[in-house]
Amino acid sequence: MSSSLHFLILNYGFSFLCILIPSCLILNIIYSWFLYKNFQQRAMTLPPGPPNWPIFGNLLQLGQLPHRDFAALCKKYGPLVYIRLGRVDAITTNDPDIIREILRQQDDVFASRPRTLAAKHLAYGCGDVALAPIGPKWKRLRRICMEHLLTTKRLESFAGHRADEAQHLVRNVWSIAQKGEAINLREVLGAFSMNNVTRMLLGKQYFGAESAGPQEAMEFMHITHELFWLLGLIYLGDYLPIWRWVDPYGCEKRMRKVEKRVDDFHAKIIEQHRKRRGNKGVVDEEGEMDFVDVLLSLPGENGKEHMDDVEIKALIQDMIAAATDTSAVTNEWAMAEVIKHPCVLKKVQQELDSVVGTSRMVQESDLVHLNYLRCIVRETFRMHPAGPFLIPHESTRATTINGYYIPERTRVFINTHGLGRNTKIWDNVEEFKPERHMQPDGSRVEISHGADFKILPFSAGKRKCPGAPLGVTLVLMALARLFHSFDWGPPDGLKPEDIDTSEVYGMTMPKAHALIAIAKPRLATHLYA
Ligand code: HEM
Repeated sequence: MSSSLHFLILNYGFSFLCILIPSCLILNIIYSWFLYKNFQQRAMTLPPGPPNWPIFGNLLQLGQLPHRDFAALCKKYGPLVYIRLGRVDAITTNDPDIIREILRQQDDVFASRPRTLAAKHLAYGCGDVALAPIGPKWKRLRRICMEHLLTTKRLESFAGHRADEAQHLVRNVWSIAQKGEAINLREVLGAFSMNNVTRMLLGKQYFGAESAGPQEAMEFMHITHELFWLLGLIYLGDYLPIWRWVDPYGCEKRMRKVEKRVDDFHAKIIEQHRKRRGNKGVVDEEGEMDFVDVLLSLPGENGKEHMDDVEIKALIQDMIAAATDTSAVTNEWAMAEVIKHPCVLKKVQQELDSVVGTSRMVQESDLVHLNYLRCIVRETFRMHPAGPFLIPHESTRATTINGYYIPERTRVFINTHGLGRNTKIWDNVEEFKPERHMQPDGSRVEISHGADFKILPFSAGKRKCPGAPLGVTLVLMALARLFHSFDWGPPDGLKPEDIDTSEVYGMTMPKAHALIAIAKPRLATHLYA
């Protein structure tokens, strides 16, 4: 071997060692860091919680009313509880300080959503706003909601429709009462919410004189009910992958079936709107534009002329699901509690008679002055929040709360039902007492927010409900009209205290049984017609 070759080998060998040794050192440091981190994480304790079984975790400990089971766990283990649902880490809380930590201080960590099977099948592959994980797509669609659909100006443009629907609700109840029949409040309040939403969204009324046609209305009702039911389900396949192979109740099959029907329905709506725009040319911005018209007029992503149909369908779906059931369920609960407490009914009627009088119907502009009614709604949200777990959130990375380790992708069940019945923050939790919300200085009672996090009907932080002002108006308006226009009592043979207030679990938490009541008109006849 020549000396120059020898030199070359030595030289390369030396360079090789120069690279190898620092690389090994760096790898060693990284490896040690990972080991240390891992050790540190494992050494950090998870929040306290019940012992769990292999494979199932705590799933077998949950009954028909998981919000009550979770509240019982908080009572036993403290304000922040860790549970394992199959293979999924989860936490639950009913404590205002922990909730503030999750939704305000650590909003960035906890603002995502789990990709459940229902969200994949029924929300266009999580391509909507409400069920989408946090990311640029969610941000874009949420901005569209805030800047184009739910603006004050847009909502004001539907005030006339809302007034029509309020009158339609009163007339509907009045005509049933005239026949001497009891009122099924679930039906009439459901129709009120649905009509308000579909007129704003699709430009159609589904129930009543101007109804879009009984067959279409029935189809629409059927699909939305099925959709709500499936979205509210705690589906075991999300927690135990093996369950999906068996799917003994055929839930996933049902999801796929509903997915297809809903998609066909939305496609038809978009088609009808395109045709209408085609006939008239572009819909006049100043004229009547429903939400579908607005969405069809917006540009798409990456310089595309229009939004994708899938995005439009996902948004239509969100608005229907988020707006109808929430307000209808809240109204039915409020009616049930007030009929159960005749002194509350009397007091709210006195307020209505003094603010509105008895010679005209309530208008939207009256609602800010009806403080006792606002207390009734706030008390209803305390006892019967429309979203008992909000819509479950998910953490995007590992973090700590109160020194406890919370792993990445932990599912978060904020128990608003438990929060409203937490004896550490409320007295006489089972008593319906609107007066507790009255401000000492008589100032306006706020419904949609509270800095103390003791009531959270519309949530807080990045995921808070963008439809809260509309939701509050729909609830206050229906209740104001019904209390002002009628005296209410339970059906014959029942006493007010017999009114049942048990609930069933769902994405929104309805009364277990539809509320049936007797209405007696209390205003002059010409006001109803
Ligand atoms: C009484 C009526 C209503 C109640 C009680 C209510 C309540 C809620 C709650 C609890 C959430 C979940 C927040 C979270 O997960 O942190 C939510 C989300 C949402 N709500 Fe409402 N809501 C109502 C009406 C409406 C209306 C009228 C609309 C629209 C027309 C609407 C649109 C939405 C949307 C799009 C979301 C998803 C937000 C997101 O994930 O970024 N809601 N609502």
